[in-house]
Amino acid sequence: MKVILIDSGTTNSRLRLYDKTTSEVLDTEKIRIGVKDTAISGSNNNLKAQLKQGLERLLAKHQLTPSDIEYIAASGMITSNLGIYEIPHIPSPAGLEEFAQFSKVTQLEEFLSIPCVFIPGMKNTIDSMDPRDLVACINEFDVMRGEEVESFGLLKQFDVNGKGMIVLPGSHTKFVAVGERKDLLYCLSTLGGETLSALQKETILSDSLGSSLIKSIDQKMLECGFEAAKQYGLTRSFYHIRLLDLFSDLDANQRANYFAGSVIYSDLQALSQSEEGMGEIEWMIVGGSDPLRKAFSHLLSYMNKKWDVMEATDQQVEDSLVFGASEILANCKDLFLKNASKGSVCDENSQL
Ligand SMILES: Nc1ncnc2c1ncn2[C@@H]1O[C@H](COP(=O)(O)OP(=O)(O)OP(=O)(O)O)[C@@H](O)[C@H]1O
Ligand SMILES: O=C(O)C(=O)C[C@@H](O)[C@H](O)CO
Repeated sequence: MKVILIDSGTTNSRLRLYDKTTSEVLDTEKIRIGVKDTAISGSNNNLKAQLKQGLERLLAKHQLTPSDIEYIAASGMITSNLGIYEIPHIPSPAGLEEFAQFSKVTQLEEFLSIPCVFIPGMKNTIDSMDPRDLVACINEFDVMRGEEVESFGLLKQFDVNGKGMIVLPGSHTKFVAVGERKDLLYCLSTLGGETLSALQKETILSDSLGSSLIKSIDQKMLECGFEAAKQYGLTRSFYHIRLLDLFSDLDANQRANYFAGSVIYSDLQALSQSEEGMGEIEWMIVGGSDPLRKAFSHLLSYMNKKWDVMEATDQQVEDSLVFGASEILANCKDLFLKNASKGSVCDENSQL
């Protein structure tokens, strides 16, 4: 039997056709659409239409009909107010059981009426706050949708013990704190990826940065950008990129590395403020998309030589979505039983 996994983020969506019998991803459809489109246009119509078309393409390519798909499992920003089916975040700390317990099953026309399990995101639980002055404690708040699946999928592939941190660069950089029992303690997000992309597209830096930003990692330039942001501040370090274009013989790739280094400095500064609350970090796993994955891995080690930084491979990142969804769905038995009237979604012992 086949299932489809949908991971729909801020900028991109990925639809994976998965064969439960062979535990194989048969095909992946990447669509350049995410909830950023809803945020900018004010409507989710385009997101709905493109996901539906992607689903139809995937089925047609493999000569399948909707009835050949046992169910869809969807995670990410698709469950947000900007997505397709909103479900509330669950509060931290949360483990596999909590994510499973609050997953929702429904059938939507845009998903060809295939039963769909929507996996919730997580929000930080705030220990103490003054409701009259939320601004003063806003830094304690945070949310994620999608990265919980990736985190559980990475945890399945790395043999780690004790408390640690999962670092997931993407449109938003996400730091996910993990407890000794492998539950997710809290998260911390920045607008890192979207900052790189918006400045490259919408400012004078377009002239000094290639449209594809980093083509290959230049560790020295990452470190220079990192140090520049630390010493002169983020916006001045951004202006350096124009100055480097005008006055140095660095190429566009070197300037792009400098640029990413300065944004990553700012992300890691946010992390170092939060890290105190978590006590000793015993390990770090860096996932997310490349080349930011490599850039973060390098700068995390550069910033603190004591950190045990493990960089996931492309395959581990790819597998993390399947493993993560599988781990959560394996805990979803009650949910499936409750929805049995809508058709069996999952048999008793199956993974995914
Ligand atoms: N070659 C590159 N050099 C530097 N930064 C890059 C490069 N490619 C992508 N990025 C940055 O990484 C971020 C995430 O990239 P990508 O397009 O892979 O998103 P994603 O992880 O699929 O996003 P999401 O899941 O949040 O929708 C982008 O916001 C972009 O700014
Ligand atoms: O949960 C939300 O509403 C978010 O905005 C979280 C967002 O940062 C995603 O985690 C990005 O993948």
